[in-house]
Amino acid sequence: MKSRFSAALGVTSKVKTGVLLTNLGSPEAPTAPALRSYLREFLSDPRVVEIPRIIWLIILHGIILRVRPAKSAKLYQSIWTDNGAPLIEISKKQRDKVATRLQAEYGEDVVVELAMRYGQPSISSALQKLRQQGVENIIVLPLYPQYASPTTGSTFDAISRELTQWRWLPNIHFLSGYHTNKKYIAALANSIIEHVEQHGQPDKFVLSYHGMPEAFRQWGDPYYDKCLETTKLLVAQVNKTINISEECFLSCFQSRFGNAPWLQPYTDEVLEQLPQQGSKHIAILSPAFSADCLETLEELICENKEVFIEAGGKQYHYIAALNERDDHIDAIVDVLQPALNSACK
Ligand SMILES: C=CC1=C(C)c2cc3[nH]c(cc4nc(cc5[nH]c(cc1n2)c(C)c5CCC(=O)O)C(CCC(=O)O)=C4C)c(C)c3C=C
Ligand SMILES: [Fe+2]
Ligand SMILES: [Fe+2]
Repeated sequence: MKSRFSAALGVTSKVKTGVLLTNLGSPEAPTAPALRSYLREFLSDPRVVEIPRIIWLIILHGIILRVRPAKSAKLYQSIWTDNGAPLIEISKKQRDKVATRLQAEYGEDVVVELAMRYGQPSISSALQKLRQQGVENIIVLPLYPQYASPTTGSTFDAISRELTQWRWLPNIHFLSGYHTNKKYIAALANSIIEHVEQHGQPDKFVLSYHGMPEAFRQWGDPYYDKCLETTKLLVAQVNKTINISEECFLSCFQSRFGNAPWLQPYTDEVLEQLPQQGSKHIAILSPAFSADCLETLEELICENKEVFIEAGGKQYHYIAALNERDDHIDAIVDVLQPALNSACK
């Protein structure tokens, strides 16, 4: 039977539920012009930078967009692959694997699309693709495990903005985070345990979450607390398999931007201090990133390694983001399942 949407649009598909996976997005190319356009969109988002609009726009257009694109383009060049930006490439693999799993379980009634908050594929184009397929339900899952206003909140804004253009709205289910999901925690723990089996146990596991201005936390953003909750559950989960004391896990925050205080402790400062405190062998991972990106492949693997080694560190290992690991796909499917079950019943 055709859905009301497919009938109205004159399409023949029987598809009824669309899953929209989203992430942050990357520039189109590792060049200064592409970076300028990407950073303009990103840093103009009032959820990302919350300083008085007029002052910020003067700083952004007068200083940042003149200086930062060339600097960031160099960083992107160092991680760019033949297939483009790693974040986009990995996100496509995640989308394909999730689609295969959901179609095996729910049949052709479920389709999966991918969108990026900034850049391509855009949220607007992905939602329109879902509409053309006649979906009656849309489940949106931003792939940020820990809710934050600049990421998840901003994705909600972009979805809502596109939908203001639609006359006939589908049912929308927006999933705003999954930082305690058992399968997500299990997948992170598996990645740590596999690392220990291959490389031995480090003195410390450094859990480096993406940072944000400290003021956001004071104004009520729950991201910081959610990160620490993920750490707590992860430590408990790892300890079901290998006995590692809680003190061996440190949570910290990376990617500071601008001069205002950000969430602390800062990853680079932690790495600078660890060797002096006797921890010369560490493994670092970033539980807030569902896919490897500039912030892990360049900042954690290159920049921060240098900081640690220059401070006297000896062994620095990066544990990859969950990317398209099967247990990560299990977690994503698990997060989607309640919404899918109610949409597809
Ligand atoms: C300026 C403020 C920023 C806030 C607040 C912020 C929060 C935030 N970001 C992520 C995830 C990612 N950020 C990435 C890159 C990136 N982030 C900022 C700034 C803020 N982020 C900038 C300027 C950049 C661009 C890179 C650069 O020029 O240095 C990425 C990587 C994208 C990629 O293409 O690989 C991710 C992912 C989270 C989770 C978060 C808040 C919790
Ligand atoms: Fe960021
Ligand atoms: Fe960075």
